[in-house]
Amino acid sequence: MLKLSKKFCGHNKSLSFASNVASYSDTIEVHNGRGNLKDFDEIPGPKSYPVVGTLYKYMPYIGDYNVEALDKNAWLNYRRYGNLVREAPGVNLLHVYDPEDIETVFRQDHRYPARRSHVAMYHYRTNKPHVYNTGGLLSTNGPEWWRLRSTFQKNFTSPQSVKNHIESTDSIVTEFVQWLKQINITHNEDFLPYLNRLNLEVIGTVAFNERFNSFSSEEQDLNSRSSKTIAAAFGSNSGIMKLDKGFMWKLFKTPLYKQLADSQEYLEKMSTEILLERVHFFKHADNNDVSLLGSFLQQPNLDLKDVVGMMVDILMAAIDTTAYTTSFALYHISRNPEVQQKMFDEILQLLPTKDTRISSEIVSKAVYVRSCIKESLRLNPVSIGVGRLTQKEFILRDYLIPKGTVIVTQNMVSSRLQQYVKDPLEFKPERWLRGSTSYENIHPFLSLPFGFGPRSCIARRLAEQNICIILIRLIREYNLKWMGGELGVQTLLINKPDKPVSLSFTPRNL
Ligand code: HEM
Repeated sequence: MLKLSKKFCGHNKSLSFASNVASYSDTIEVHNGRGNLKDFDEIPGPKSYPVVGTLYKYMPYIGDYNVEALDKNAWLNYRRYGNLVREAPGVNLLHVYDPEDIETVFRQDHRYPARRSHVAMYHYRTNKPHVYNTGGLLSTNGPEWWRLRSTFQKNFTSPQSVKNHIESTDSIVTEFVQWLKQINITHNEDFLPYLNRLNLEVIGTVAFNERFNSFSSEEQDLNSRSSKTIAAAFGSNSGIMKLDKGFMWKLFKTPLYKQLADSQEYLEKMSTEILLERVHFFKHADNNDVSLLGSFLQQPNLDLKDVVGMMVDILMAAIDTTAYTTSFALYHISRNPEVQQKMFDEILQLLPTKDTRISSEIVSKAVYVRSCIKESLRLNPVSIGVGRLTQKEFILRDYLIPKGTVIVTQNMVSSRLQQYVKDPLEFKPERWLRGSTSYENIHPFLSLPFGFGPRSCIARRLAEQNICIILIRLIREYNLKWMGGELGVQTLLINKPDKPVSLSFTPRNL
């Protein structure tokens, strides 16, 4: 039996349960249909010790968890402890697996949904008030987050403004395919760095109206602007999670903190250069500039420090996510010849000749291509799940979850469980196609590759559109075959392919 705090006890006279969500109550002692309400510490999970909590599980030689294999830790946790798993690596952490429970978590979301992540980056930016106003959209919580989100989001999310980028994206992807033909790309090269360059080029144009020319031989050099930008985006992202778990960086500049700071510094310097040139240029008002930056700058009273923060966030959030997602999609498609053939059949109808331009109509008619992306994101989401920091206590199953708990919804593991999906490890895009005999009514909270609610990915439409265009162009040009080993993930905040992306490219004659 658990005594509820006054704050939890709300306005209703009785306690009622809708599925596993409790409503507020005046009652101090709470029961539910399955027995007494239990305390957070009673949730099953690895043993926690004073001071270190469960951090020892991640320590080399002592622990059996690996911070770069969070998917495997999550699977182990699920097998050992079940649907809800508690951890205490310095904070109260709860892993949630069942889609019904995941839905319950998101239904609690506050007006300003919060995440606990990018803690060291927040520290870095808020200690540089001459460059940044805030920690940026990725790391800021509360009303300040909403001020940024509401300022920037309309340019990202309105369907028309996203469609405005189809033409330029298609031109860049076409150029990319020509380049691949020219260099005669083979399976001996890891395709991921190529996809990084492509996505830098696409996001540079879409977001900043800036070409990096990253396919040129000069820009292949490690000291070029393209190479340094790609490295700095990765250098920022790859340390975030380890820094979130650690605390030594608060005492002195650890090598990982230095890597983060150097990477941020490069991205902010480069973004500031682009911005200053554009602000100057903007005096002559370029009405043809449909880039995100162009639309930001048309907003009255916009603070340039907010814009720099947003530009750095875009570079961090766009390049690796899109390149990794495309890599995994190509992995699945190239290992499933029947799927690839169906894709090609659809693409051939939409692009009868290789030089047909991709339009918004073609993107919307590419239904099978889009179901391949959805299916690939089910198996290989960029993030193992979605994080939330609870802002009030609430009831989940039999437990009272305190305010300030870090929740991680384990969508990647759950999306691979038999009880939620048929033949879960098979790549079957048809399961998403209404009207197909293989259509499955999958729980809407099982696969959430872009998160959920007002804090979900600000660029979802744009990212899906870009990947769709890339797949259409690649499959129109080449028959792809997977030449590498089984592809797993290295969990570095986002899930990176753990092996080279090795594809053979056979040109199509049609
Ligand atoms: C396949 C590509 C992508 C995937 C799978 C992806 C996924 C995600 C996820 C899971 C979140 C957290 C959502 C939540 O907490 O509910 C997120 C947030 C975010 N994403 Fe993406 N993303 C992708 C591409 C992009 C791109 C291209 C950009 C920028 C142009 C971007 C910018 C952001 C930003 C700024 C946030 C933070 C939003 C906020 O906190 O309000 N993402 N993304």
